[in-house]
Amino acid sequence: MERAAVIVAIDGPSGTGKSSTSKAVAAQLGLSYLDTGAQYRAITWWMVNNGIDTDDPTAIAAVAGKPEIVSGTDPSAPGISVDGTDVAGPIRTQEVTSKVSAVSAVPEVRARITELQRSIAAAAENGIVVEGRDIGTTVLPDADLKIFLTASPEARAARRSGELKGADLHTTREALLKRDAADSSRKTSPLAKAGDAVEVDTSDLTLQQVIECVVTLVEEKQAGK
Ligand SMILES: Nc1ncnc2c1ncn2[C@@H]1O[C@H](COP(=O)(O)OP(=O)(O)OP(=O)(O)O)[C@@H](O)[C@H]1O
Ligand SMILES: Nc1ccn([C@@H]2O[C@H](COP(=O)(O)O)[C@@H](O)[C@H]2O)c(=O)n1
Repeated sequence: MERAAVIVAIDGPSGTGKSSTSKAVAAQLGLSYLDTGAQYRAITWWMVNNGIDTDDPTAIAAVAGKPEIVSGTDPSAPGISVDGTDVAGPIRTQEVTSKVSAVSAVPEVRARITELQRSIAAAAENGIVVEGRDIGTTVLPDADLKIFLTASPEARAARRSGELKGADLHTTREALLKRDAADSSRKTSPLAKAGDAVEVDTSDLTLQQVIECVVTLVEEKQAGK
């Protein structure tokens, strides 16, 4: 039986497991996958690389339309490029991470990236899992299923410092909370749970348990329950 294309929005703060869960769910169900954080990181990388002051919203707004960002949607190898350069590695540096919230708060940047995200979702014939901060509230308010992942700051910091090969837990926790605060308090399209999103607290769940939970929610939606 052919399944209807399903649009799944997965939002939540940093380190709650959005990317790991979204990629695995998309791969398991044969859906496309879009990492919207990577797009904001890519435009931030371009600003830094082109000498734009990332503390100057007017300067950022003036050039927000310039970089050409291309996002891959294969969950096993998503990939991202800016003006033809593969930036999958460079967008994960500490410098980009520390500047991305300021760049992504600029309305002209959000308008540009939101339009790109909607066109990618509309082109996904078999359906798509889109992860970010404002997917359920702003980018795809008519998504078939909205999930909001949460986890305690302690769990998130432990996960991130594991990734960063034993980085100091306290410093990692403070950096996560600072980025969440900036993302939640910006005027345009802040990080927020949509009213009709299902909240999943992942603090005490393994990644596999979270994936199974989300796969079940998607399958129920596809079955029309
Ligand atoms: N339930 C879980 N239990 C343990 N570790 C997890 C769990 N979910 C994710 N992780 C690990 O936590 C780290 C962060 O996960 P991930 O990158 O998926 O989060 P994220 O919400 O996408 O973060 P960000 O928004 O900062 O990109 C990864 O190393 C991942 O393997
Ligand atoms: N829908 C989104 C997604 C991300 N952002 C901004 O990008 C930053 C990086 O996101 P990661 O998921 O790669 O950590 C994030 O801190 C936000 O500033 C966004 O604004 N909207």
